[in-house]
Amino acid sequence: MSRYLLSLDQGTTSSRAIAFNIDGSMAASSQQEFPQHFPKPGWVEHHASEIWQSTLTTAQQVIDQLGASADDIAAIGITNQRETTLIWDRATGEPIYPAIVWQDRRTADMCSELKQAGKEPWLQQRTGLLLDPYFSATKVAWILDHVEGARQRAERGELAFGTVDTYLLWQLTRGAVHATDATNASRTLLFNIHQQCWDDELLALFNIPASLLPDVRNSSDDFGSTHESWFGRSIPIGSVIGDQQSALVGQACFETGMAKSTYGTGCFVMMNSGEQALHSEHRLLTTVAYRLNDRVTYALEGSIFMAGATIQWIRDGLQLIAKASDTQLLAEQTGYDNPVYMVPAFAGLGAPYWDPDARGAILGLSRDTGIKEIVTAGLQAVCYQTRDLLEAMKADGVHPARLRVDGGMVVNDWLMQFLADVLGVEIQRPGITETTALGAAVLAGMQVGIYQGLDDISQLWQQQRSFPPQIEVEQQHQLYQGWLDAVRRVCNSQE
Ligand SMILES: Nc1ncnc2c1ncn2[C@@H]1O[C@H](COP(=O)(O)OP(=O)(O)O)[C@@H](O)[C@H]1O
Ligand SMILES: O=P(O)(O)OC[C@H](O)CO
Repeated sequence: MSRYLLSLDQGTTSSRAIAFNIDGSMAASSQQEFPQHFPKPGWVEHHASEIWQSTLTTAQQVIDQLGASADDIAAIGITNQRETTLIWDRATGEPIYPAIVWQDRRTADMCSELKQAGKEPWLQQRTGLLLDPYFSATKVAWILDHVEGARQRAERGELAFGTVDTYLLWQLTRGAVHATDATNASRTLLFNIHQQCWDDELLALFNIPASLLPDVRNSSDDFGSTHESWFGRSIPIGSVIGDQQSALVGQACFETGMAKSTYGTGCFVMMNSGEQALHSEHRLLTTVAYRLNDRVTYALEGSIFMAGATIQWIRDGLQLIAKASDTQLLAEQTGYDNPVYMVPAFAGLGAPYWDPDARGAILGLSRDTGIKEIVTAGLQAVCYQTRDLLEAMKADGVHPARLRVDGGMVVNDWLMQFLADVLGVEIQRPGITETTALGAAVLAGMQVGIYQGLDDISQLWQQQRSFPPQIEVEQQHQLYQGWLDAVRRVCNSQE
């Protein structure tokens, strides 16, 4: 009998494969970083072969570590960095251009022109997204316009488009399956989230031929099987889901109002809004949380570009600390009354400001300022930005009562307590913080009948520690006002 579920978690900087036992505990894992390519300022590319090879290698290593064979894997789930765009030749599987990564800003002018033409409200209404280079549509258009002959080949039906999940499915099945799920489709700017289909008028706006597009399935569905050449035997692929949505599932946020926040390189807050696609008036994104048995659950999402990346910059750029975990002791020594504020707008500010031209700043420096105040300000900035997102949610009429957290930063207890205090909501840290990988694994398990439904998955979630808010509202207000003042000074176009 098959004992494991294998999750392939293809992220922005590394590929991870994690095998889970049926009770949701981790059985084995393997991770491999791969190169980032920056051919021009503001451009970020990945090589498809490096995405694929790191995924395949880590999957094979996990199966080896378990001393298992393909027969022991009940199903595979795929979860992935979203929006990153690939186009390949259907006959050979060869990409016609490197993957354009979600962080890539090369299509900023195209987005500004469409914005000036007044297209954003219309696009937001259909897709839940905003006009930003972050999403796939303008990246697809760019490839078709810049790779010689690409548009003609696309029109002849010779090319296929996919986000990373779709490309991995194509590779794993050796071209037998060209599909994605509704969560990944909902990040392209081409998918109507209300009607759950590719939208002809959006395709026309971006001048993208429909022949490029993958079939859109449920997040837990039949995605074919791996070709037997990869793991010795074929293994069913039972789920595909974008990584932030997968973390929402891994955190068992299945009820309306439940929310998770992932603190890795960036930070992504996502709140389940049930069957209602909430329209945000405050520049949050409306997105598909998951689609099961053709029933859609929606979410509201806000993203912060620099979370752990700020700590990396403090460590590698400023060289103020030797390792990320040093931040905790320094913050304990500084305490909450830190006059220094850091606004880590290195690449502009994300939600709810969406100011691509804002640049970073450290404010409130005096002769007394030392390393510990600057480091603490870096940690605090992550929490203040989370508060910005929760404020935007509140202004949209919803507010989570508590937040489930995951990602590499959440091991920092000081950070978690400060987060609870600045937000005024309880922070819940689960036993398994690899919730992104877990989400895809359990959805694959549902597809092959290991779990009967979401209730079974909820049972797997366990709290490791809770951080209730402990400071007075007045102090909370004071701290946050200092942040808002700092942001005002770096923003060019605040609402
Ligand atoms: N103890 C810590 N305190 C603060 N930040 C930390 C700590 N440990 C790791 N980090 C940060 O967490 C990030 C790694 O988280 P991870 O979830 O692995 O990121 P990703 O999946 O985006 O690569 C790094 O940016 C690192 O700076
Ligand atoms: O790969 P991550 O974890 O940085 O996540 C990337 C997001 O999916 C981008 O939207």
